[in-house]
Amino acid sequence: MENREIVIVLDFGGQYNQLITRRIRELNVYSELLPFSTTAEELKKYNLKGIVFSGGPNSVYGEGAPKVDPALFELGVPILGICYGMQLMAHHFEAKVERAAVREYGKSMIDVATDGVLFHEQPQKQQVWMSHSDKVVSVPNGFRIDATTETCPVAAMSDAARKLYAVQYHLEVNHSEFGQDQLRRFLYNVCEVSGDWTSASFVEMAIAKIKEQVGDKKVLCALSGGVDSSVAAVLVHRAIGNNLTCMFVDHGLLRKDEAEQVMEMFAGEFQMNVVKIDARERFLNRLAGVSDPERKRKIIGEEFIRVFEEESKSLGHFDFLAQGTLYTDIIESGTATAATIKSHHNVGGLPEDMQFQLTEPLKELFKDEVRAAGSEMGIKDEIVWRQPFPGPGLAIRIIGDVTAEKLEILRDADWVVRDEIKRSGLDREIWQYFAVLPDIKSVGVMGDERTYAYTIGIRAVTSRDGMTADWARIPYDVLERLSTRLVNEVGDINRVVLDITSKPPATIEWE
Ligand SMILES: Nc1ncnc2c1ncn2[C@@H]1O[C@H](COP(=O)(O)OP(=O)(O)OP(=O)(O)O)[C@@H](O)[C@H]1O
Ligand SMILES: O=c1[nH]c(=O)c2[nH+]cn([C@@H]3O[C@H](COP(=O)(O)O)[C@@H](O)[C@H]3O)c2[nH]1
Ligand SMILES: NC(=O)CC[C@H](N)C(=O)O
Ligand SMILES: [Mg+2]
Repeated sequence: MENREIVIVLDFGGQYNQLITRRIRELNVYSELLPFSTTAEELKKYNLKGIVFSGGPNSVYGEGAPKVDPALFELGVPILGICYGMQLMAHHFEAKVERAAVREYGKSMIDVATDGVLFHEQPQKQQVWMSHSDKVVSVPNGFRIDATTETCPVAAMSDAARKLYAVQYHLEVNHSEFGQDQLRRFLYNVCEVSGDWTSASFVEMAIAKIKEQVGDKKVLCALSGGVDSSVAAVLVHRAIGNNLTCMFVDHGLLRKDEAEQVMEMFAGEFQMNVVKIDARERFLNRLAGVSDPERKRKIIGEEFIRVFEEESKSLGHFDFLAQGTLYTDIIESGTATAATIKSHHNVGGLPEDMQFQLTEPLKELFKDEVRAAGSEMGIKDEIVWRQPFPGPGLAIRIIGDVTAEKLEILRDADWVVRDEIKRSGLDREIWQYFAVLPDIKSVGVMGDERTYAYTIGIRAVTSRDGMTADWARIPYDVLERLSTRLVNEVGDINRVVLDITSKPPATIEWE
């Protein structure tokens, strides 16, 4: 599969860059994001079918504005410039780019030349999503104008002979009505891809890669019973069979009955080699008195690895640790260009002196792509469509320090939220739904007595991949039942609140 077709997206720091790669993959072409400084030489190892220049916050005429290796234009590979990418292309070929008198943010209407390669059979007037304050004033030699807006003389341009295409707007976002069709035309009509990227080819490629990486060595898989590690475990199992041992850690931060259910499913039903480790005491001891979210995450990340190291000794020698790490976990933990939002326990939380080498077959994927791969391998819906549950578990849903008492309250509350959402038939519609225990006590009155008890927050979001999310519009009658049940069925609760923030600005988890 090393011959797999690829379209590289070069990263100029725009907000939608990962979205471009996944839109390309949705069109059955493999795509990865690389730094803008990647050279033509470095791209030679790929079966490169096309390059996309992403958007970005800089102005091409500004000092220190990011530029590409000029040799990229000599590769003869089609290039698509988006926003900053278009301005960069224009600037490279010595056309004028300047600050626009009228900026365009949000919805805009373009007028397209329908004989343009990207615009065939589309309406002449289309809605697109703009986000720019610079504009290309005139096109470089050899280019033609493919679209304009009232204030933007060049909203799209191309040089078909050199296979260079560019759009000022963001064709990757849903608000650009025909954006996906334009991308499809770029891939299939200009780059002439065959479309060899499917869930089936991913599975095949991932298995081949694991075989190549680990050979006949033994792999320990960190299995949580969640979507990602289940899919990862099945992939590794297909690659190396009995050289795989799965380890499930009960760190005391799990949901009600979770440990029993996971063991029943994987050891019982799937007949996989799974060991359960009871590490409740050691995690709780290490978390005692810790209230800073990043500290909690780092402690948990480290403790997971220590448990794997110590507990695997009696099972043989393991060179590799398999984890269900996703692209989202990596980007949020921070990279050279992206800020650290939170250290996911399995990425930013790993100790530096870890003994294992990692094998992470899903690390370039988003959640919905992992689900598709899982279904492709015949993993049942019950697992593939489970709601995500973070590795640090209930610890990052308790604001402030974690105690056995708070864990018990939150575990009961979480169970009520899950049960009620399921009974209401909303469990597939809502991406993630859970209870949070903020460090707040307030006054109430119950049975004519004054109470001073905890507040429970309900967090429920819709999302496709966890990168962005909206708060779920749970019907009032369901909320009413939730509120009543939480107060009646969970001890030490006298108040229930609903979190109505999207991501961004909030994140899904509270810590
Ligand atoms: N209790 C656990 N025991 C062993 N490994 C775990 C545990 N919790 C998390 N991990 C490891 O950390 C990785 C990241 O956790 P994460 O919650 O993102 O994924 P997941 O649990 O597999 O899937 P989901 O996102 O659906 O919950 C997992 O894929 C798994 O490898
Ligand atoms: O395995 C994990 N380890 C972590 O440290 C972690 N932090 C957040 N999450 C999950 O990631 C998704 C995005 O969450 P946030 O919006 O809170 O960053 C949501 O689905 C979260 O539940 C984690 N998963
Ligand atoms: N979104 C972008 O790529 C913006 C490009 C450039 N900074 C502009 O304002 O026009
Ligand atoms: Mg999980």
